[in-house]
Amino acid sequence: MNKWYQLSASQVAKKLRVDINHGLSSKEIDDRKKYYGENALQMEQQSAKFILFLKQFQDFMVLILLAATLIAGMLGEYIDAIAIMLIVLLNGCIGFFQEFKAEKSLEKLKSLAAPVAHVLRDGIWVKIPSQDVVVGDIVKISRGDRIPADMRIIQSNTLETEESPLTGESLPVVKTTEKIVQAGLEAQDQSNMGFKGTMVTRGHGVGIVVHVGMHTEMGHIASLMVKTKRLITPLEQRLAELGKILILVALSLTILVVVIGINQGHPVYQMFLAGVSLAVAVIPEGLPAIVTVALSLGVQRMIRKKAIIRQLSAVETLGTASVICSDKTGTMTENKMTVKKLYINNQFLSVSGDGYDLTGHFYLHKKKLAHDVPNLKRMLHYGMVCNHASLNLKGHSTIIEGDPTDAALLVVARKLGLSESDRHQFKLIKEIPFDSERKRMSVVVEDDNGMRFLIVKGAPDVLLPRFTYYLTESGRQVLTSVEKQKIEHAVNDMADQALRTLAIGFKPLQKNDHLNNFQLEKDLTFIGLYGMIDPPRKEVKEAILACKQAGIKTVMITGDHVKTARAIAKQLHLLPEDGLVLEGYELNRLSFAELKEIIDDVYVFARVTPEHKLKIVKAFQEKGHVVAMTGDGVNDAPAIKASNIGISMGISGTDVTKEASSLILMDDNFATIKKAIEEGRNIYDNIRKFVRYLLSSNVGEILVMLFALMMAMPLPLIPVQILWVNLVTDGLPALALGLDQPEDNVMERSPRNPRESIFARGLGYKILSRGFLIGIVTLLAFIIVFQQNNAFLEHARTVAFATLVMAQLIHVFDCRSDSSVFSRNPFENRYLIIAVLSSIFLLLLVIYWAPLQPIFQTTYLFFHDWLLIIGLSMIPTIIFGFSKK
Ligand SMILES: Nc1ncnc2c1ncn2[C@@H]1O[C@H](COP(=O)(O)OP(=O)(O)OP(=O)(O)O)[C@@H](O)[C@H]1O
Ligand SMILES: [Ca+2]
Repeated sequence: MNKWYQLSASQVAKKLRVDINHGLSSKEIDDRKKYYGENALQMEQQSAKFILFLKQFQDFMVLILLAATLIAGMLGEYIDAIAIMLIVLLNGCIGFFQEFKAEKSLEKLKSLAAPVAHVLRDGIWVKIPSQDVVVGDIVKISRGDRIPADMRIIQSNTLETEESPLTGESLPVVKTTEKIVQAGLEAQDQSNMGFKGTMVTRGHGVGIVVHVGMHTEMGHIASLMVKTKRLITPLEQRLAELGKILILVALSLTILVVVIGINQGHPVYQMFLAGVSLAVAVIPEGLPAIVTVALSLGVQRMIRKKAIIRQLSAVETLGTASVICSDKTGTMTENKMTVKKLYINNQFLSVSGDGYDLTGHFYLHKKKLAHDVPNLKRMLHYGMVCNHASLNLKGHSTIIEGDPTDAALLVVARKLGLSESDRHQFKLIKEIPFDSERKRMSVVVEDDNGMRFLIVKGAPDVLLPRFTYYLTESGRQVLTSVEKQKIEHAVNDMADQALRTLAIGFKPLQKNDHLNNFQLEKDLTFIGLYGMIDPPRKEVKEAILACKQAGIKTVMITGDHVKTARAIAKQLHLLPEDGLVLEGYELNRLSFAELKEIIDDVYVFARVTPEHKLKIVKAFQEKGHVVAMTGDGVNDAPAIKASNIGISMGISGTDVTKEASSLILMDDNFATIKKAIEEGRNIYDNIRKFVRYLLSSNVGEILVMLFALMMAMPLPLIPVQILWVNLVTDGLPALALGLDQPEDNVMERSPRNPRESIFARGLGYKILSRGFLIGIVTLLAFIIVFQQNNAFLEHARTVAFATLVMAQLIHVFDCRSDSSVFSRNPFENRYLIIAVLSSIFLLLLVIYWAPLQPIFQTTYLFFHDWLLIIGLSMIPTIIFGFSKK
């Protein structure tokens, strides 16, 4: 049997029952998927729910508790043992529920960030998740793509791939379409095959999928690969370190309490259990889980705002961003190009019509053209031929496929009456594709008489030195420097009007001329200029202003002409009066030190190539900035990687830039960056909120026990009560704080210092001072009741227990803001209301439900008890709630 590479394209198509020009029909997809399997590499085993549940119990703190249960059981203290087991179990359930939710949302994230494939189905090119590609699919691949499945290449336009994931060889491999006779070739020698997971480094092409998923070459080695684990974010790491310190504190405190207690004649077993409970009180065991939940739910909110986080750590970094370097075209503008002006025969023509609408007219000096202008038809015709886009009519609107700049040229040609058949009048011999370094595109074509010629279009300032002739109404002339200046003037004129400019030219070739790139694109004949508008996106101006208020500078980086860039920057209010605009060639001249010197004053970088971006990122970073950087092309990947927050484009971005990025904009829109930053700041704020809540509660619990012991009083809370507060009633409000709405001023503060500790800006003081008061009021409640009713210790404990819980539940509202408790509407966060009500319910359950009373040693409380409880528990928030400190 022949291998796929030994068959011709049509043999492969026949064998796989697919029409090369029509693709598969959507009806057969499901069957094929069933038959050949999913196009996914099964490297990861989903962790089973049961394992996730068990994982909740491997925690250090939980192990201590289980040990305590065991000891209690052995000593015959069954009630204690049962109570602790109950609490541990409940805590495990809450933890499981949280983590399960977090994992679910992270999974969803993964599927959203998954690469897409460009396939022909039912005769139409569509984008589908790579995972849904099936055997027989006709797939288009181009520069920057990861190839979605193993395929037999049937069309290659200077197609080259880099197959190092497969072969370890990083030199590009040229891909051809002819069948190979030789048998037994290894993957790296099958030059007419494209392999899943390898990257297209040049050109574009089409292939027929022959293997998917685990049956691909990559699938064979995937089974050897290790599972990729989620990286711990820096914040989670710092919290883990904090946790270790707290364990030490817990152990010392426990020993202290136990020693004091035994000294004062408390029973050893009771002191042992009190020590364990206090240790649990000190360790904020809920914290890591809640951080994960807050991060993952925040990430979900971002998805709703069209921002996909690829690395969880970006959530944190987003809040620290101080500079956003953004592309212009497509990110700040709509990337909906319409040719509005033409420059031809030393004259400007204007063109009517909006967007990609195919109707429009040509005007000379405001008068509609009655007859053809010399060279116009030729120019627009060539613009169609040297072009890589296509137009599809859908009802009354035109859908474009490919580069919008190219599409605009097709549209303007249609307005002159040129048709699709005119476009294919010539035979395509060779194409040198457009890229951001070359800033031009060329094709070599042959007409019916066998005459060959070259058509070039690209950035005018790049092409101008390559023009030696130009077309006038009376034919071809030598382009003198005076004439060159006229063209330059015309370019500046259009660019000042925020038009994007493109020059077009040609060159006749001899049949035996070498088609070497370097030789080809010179001694060209200039035909004319296109000027097209690309309107700024509506939301962008406002987003730039909002960023500015948030202390974040927006910088435009574009491959476009400096004047066009400046004009758009002005429209967007991005460029202040004294702001600088730098061009690519100036960047080349400046040393790194010189660039650093001025970079804080630069707002626009124009005519840059992707290599410049890296220099720009580094310069900003050395100035102490945290840089967010966007990019869409393959060569943007290094700069994206080097930036603190790499941002790629969901629609126009290549797979390679997406892989390098930590944030994907689903809508390619600059305004989405602003929303992501806002959300990033909010998530960090929320983490601070529940850190404050949990730790201040813990401080209160320890202090009440410590003070009572030092005053030689009975313990105000019994161990299971402390455990209950810690593991059950604290958890829900903390979680709800993780879901809190942003404060009004999130985008009015300057970016947070990335090195700042989580306790910065007064949080540490707040935790201690509030915790202290919570401890004091709890102790007071205990003392007051105990004095009145000396004989009934359990009653005093129950009042203290209720006061502790209520003081925390009131304080939780104060945790929502760094300023006064009244700065926010307490009912805004409905999760918090639900959480507080649930915690109150759990408290009442323990107090009033008879079966639980012996376990928690609680007694019924009366109206006057509640008056005392409520009064005392409001004190901490009344004293501190008004102040900012
Ligand atoms: N399809 C194309 N064919 C030929 N030349 C093009 C094409 N697209 C753009 N150009 C020219 O190349 C220049 C640079 O384009 P490039 O795509 O690198 O940057 P950009 O899209 O203008 O800006 P940004 O970097 O903000 O996305 C354009 O100003 C235009 O003159
Ligand atoms: Ca705790």
